[in-house]
Amino acid sequence: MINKLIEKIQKTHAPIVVGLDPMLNYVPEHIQKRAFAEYGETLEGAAEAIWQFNKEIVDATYDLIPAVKPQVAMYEQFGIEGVKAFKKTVDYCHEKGLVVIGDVKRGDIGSTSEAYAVGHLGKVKVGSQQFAGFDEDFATVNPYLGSDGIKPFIKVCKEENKGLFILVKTSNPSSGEFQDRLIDGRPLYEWVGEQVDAWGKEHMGDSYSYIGAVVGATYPEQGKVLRKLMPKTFILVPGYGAQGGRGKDLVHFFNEDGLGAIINSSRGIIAAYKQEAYAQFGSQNFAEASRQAVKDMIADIDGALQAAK
Ligand SMILES: O=c1ccn([C@@H]2O[C@H](COP(=O)(O)O)[C@@H](O)[C@H]2O)c(=O)[nH]1
Repeated sequence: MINKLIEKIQKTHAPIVVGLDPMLNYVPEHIQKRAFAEYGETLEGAAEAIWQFNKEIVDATYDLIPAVKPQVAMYEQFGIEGVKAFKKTVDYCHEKGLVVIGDVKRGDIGSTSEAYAVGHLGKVKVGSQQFAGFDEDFATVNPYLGSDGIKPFIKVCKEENKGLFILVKTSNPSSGEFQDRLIDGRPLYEWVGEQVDAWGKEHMGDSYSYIGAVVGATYPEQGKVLRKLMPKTFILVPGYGAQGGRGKDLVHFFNEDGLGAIINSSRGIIAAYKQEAYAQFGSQNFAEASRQAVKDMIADIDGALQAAK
């Protein structure tokens, strides 16, 4: 799957991921009204609204991008109906040829991680049958429980040609509280990065490993260090746009081959029509605003990479 992701990045010239994080207040009123008319102001109505919202955004952007990253929390808040909308979104993105990164941030004791891995990336056995549950291509994983929590995911990735992005240095303001703590003189995120690199070397695609890392765009200096520490690791970089990251912050997340990083923006793309810069589109044309925001993000990152050459 890492090979497919790289091929798609090269084909689209867009090292970006659209984050499908649909809060109900991002969904334009006309879509909410239609869904509520059919299902009432219910969890089912909300789930229908976010699904219709996602579908229009995917239809308007899929030809420009290699991948999407649905954030499962945004769906789980609507209970079972929301989870069904998550699955519908994953399947629809696959129909459109997109690589799907499930931002699920799982990780537990070994036996529980195994079930998470099977549910999100693998196939579950039911009698003589086998079924893929959510069937994302990549999942994000929390390494805090150590290798017991990660190895079951790696096993399923190997069997199913899937991939992981393991949290190394997250984009949020308080990420340093634990991740920057020094152990034998080096920050914890470096120890985690080194381990991700070691797992990765044993699980290579053609040029990069299918065991990737998450490093926030909001920490460019740390990104530079981690890039060197994990040369064959693909880095998923959240924090662009709404969290303040810009193209100029991202240059050192890439390798000299122009690859090695994929940048996520969620609110900056899906709720673009609410921003002053895209106000001319209006809420009826929200998906067109998202398309323009994708083009602008690609140009910003490309401009920064060209300027750094
Ligand atoms: O370090 C991390 C890890 C994951 N995320 C997730 O990425 C998106 C960011 O959304 P924006 O609207 O572009 O800020 C969201 O799903 C987070 O859960 C992250 O931000 N930082």
